[in-house]
Amino acid sequence: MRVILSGGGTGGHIYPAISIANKIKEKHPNAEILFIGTEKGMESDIVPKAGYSIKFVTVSYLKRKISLHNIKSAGMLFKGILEARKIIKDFRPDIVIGTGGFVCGPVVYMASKLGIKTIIHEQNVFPGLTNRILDKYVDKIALSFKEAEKYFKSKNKLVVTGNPIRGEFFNVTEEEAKEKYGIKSNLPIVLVVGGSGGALKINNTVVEMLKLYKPKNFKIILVTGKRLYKNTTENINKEDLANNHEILPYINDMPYALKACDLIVCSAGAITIAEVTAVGKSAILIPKAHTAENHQEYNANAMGSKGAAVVIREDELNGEVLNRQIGKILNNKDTLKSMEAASRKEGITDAADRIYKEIESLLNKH
Ligand SMILES: CC(=O)N[C@H]1[C@@H](OP(=O)(O)OP(=O)(O)OC[C@H]2O[C@@H](n3ccc(=O)[nH]c3=O)[C@H](O)[C@@H]2O)O[C@H](CO)[C@@H](O)[C@@H]1O
Repeated sequence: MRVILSGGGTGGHIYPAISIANKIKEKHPNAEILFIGTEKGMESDIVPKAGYSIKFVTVSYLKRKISLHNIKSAGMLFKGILEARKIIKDFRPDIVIGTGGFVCGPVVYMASKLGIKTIIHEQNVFPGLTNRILDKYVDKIALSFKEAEKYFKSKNKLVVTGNPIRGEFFNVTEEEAKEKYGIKSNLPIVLVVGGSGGALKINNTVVEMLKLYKPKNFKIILVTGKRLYKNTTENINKEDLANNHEILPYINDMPYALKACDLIVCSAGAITIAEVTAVGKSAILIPKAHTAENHQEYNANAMGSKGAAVVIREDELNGEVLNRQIGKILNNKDTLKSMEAASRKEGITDAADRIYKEIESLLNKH
C-alpha cells in the first residue's frame, strides 16, 4: 500500500495526518508513506520527528481579496502544482489524503487529475478554503462535525469520522491523572488552555480573575503557551496565586491534565474539542477572535447548542464574567453532570479507525 498524506501550516492540520499515517502503519506495517508539505510550515519539523519522510512543494496563501499578492500567489500555485505532479508520478501512490492547509490544495488536486483515489479530512465545523475548493475533485470528504455537512456541495461524498486524537486519552484513569498532578485535596480543578500556542486574552483574563477574587473554592491550572509565559507570570505575584493556583508554559501530558480536571476553560480549536468530548469533560469555550473566517466560533457554537459547553466570546470576556461562569458550573452538580453527559455524547473515540475504513473501501472500489 502506497500513501501520500498532505496537510500543513499549523499543528491542527498536521497531527490528524500523523494519526492517520499511524493507523495505516498499524494495519499495514509494510505500507509506504510519504508526506508532502512546505518547507516553511510546522510540518517540516513535526513530520520527520514522527518518523515519516516529507517532500516539499511551493505554495503561498491567498488573501481573501483581489490583490497583487494573489497574482504572485497564483504563479506560485502553478509551480506547486507542477512540483506536486512530479512527486506523485514518481511515488505512484494508491491513495492521496489531504488534511487541510493551503499545501494540500495542489497535491490533492493533481492526484485527482491523475486518476488517483483521494480523501480530504476537515477538522472544523466551518471548513477551510482549501477543502471547500477541493470538494468537487475528491472521492471522499471525512468530517469531524456533522454540522460541517451544510458547507460542502458534494453531499454523496460526506462521512462523519471525527478528529483523530492521541490514544493516551483513552488509557488514563482520573485517579492516575490526579496522582500524576499531585492533587491531594478535593478542590475542583479548572484547567485553562488557549490551544497549542496559548491565548493572550484568556491568560490576561485569568490573571485579572485571580487578582480580583483570589478564588478559594477551586484550583486553577493556567497553561499560557510557551511564547506568552514570561509576560503572563510578570503580571502576577505570590499572593494572587495563594490556594495553589498554578501557571505553566506548556503541558506535554495533556491526557493526564485533562483527565485530572473537573472543568476546562479553553479556546475552541477542533482538536481540543475532540479531546474534551472524548473524555466527556464540561467546558467553557472562548473562541479565539481573528482566526481564519472566524472558524473557532462555529466550533464553539456547535458545542454550546448541545449543552456540552458554555460559550463566551473574547469581546465579552473579563475576570468577573469568567469567575461567575466557573462558579455557576462548579456550584451546581446537576449542571456539571448534564454538561459532562452532553460532552461525552459528542465524543468520537474511534476517528482514526473510521477514516481508515473509508480509505480501505475506496481502495477496494474499482
Ligand atoms: C489559532 C488557530 O487558528 N488554531 C487552529 C489550529 O489549532 P491549534 O493547534 O491552535 O489548536 P487545537 O485546539 O485544535 O489543538 C491544540 C492541541 O495542542 C495540544 N496542547 C495544547 C496546549 C498544551 O499545553 N499542550 C498540548 O499538548 C492539545 O492537547 C491539542 O492536541 O488548528 C485547528 C484544527 O484545524 C483549528 O480548529 C484551530 O482553530
